[in-house]
Amino acid sequence: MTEKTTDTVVLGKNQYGKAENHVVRINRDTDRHEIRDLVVTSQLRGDLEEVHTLGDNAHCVPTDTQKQTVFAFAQQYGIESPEQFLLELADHFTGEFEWITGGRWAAQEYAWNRINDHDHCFVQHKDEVRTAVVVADGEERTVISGFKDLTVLKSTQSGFTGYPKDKYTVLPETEDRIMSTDVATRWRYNTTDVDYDAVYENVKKIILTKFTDHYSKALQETLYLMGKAVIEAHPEIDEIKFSCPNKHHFVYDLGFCGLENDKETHWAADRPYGLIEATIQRKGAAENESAWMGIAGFC
Ligand SMILES: O=c1[nH]c(=O)c2[nH]c(=O)[nH]c2[nH]1
Repeated sequence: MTEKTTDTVVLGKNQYGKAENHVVRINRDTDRHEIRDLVVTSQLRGDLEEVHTLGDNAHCVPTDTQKQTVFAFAQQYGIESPEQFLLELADHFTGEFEWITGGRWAAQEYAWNRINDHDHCFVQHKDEVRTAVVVADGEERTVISGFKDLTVLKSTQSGFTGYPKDKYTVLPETEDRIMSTDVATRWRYNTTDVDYDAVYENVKKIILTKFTDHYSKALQETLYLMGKAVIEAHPEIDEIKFSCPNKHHFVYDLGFCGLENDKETHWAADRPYGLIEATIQRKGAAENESAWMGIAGFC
């Protein structure tokens, strides 16, 4: 039999659940169907000490039950938004099992567009993948929304100059280069009273518009301007993070065959790439580091 306490170890942080439940919910209330396509991960936290230290599963809500609940909730309540769906799961598990005091629910959403405005035929929208995380701790709920893989490029109005040079520096300064990145971003709300779909669309619009509206001195500056614009436009958002590759495009030297190349033909080098990460916060707003735990790839 497993010993509960030992002289050598204690059980630290833990959570558990079912990862990546892929649920596609069709709303068939009218002939014009609606589709929501989510990959949902559910993880529970709470008094799980004896599950680990004694092998006593009395508190171990099976991961299979968590999966079943995800599908049952999709059917019973529909999916209004990823965030709303995750909040419902958080309330359910913390309400149903008194020793479950919190948890983490995460989703990726794959969007579908109508084909020629068709009522029930769709084509997958590949622009970006939407993300959502709900962290529950007692009564507290923290919602972090975002997206990844939104690839953008500007073919001019970007440069990189004024950087320090040492004996290893070979990069030439430029005031006219391609700038391209795959935007990955996550933003933290300071409330759950949010129209998540509407804010999502607006944040994406602000980020895309900011990408276009200035001469960029570095990807760092552009990310900062994007984040600042989002925080200024959305009082319900306290913090936004970016993790963005600088997808280098090098003007290809075609001198070998006597061709001029005035920044027309580029080598899109896929690696290595610059990796630029930044957090932009509302001045004076409370931090919430624990809500970000488990969100990989952001600083
Ligand atoms: O926008 C940029 N930021 C950098 O930090 C950097 N470093 C580099 O080599 N090129 C660039 N471009």
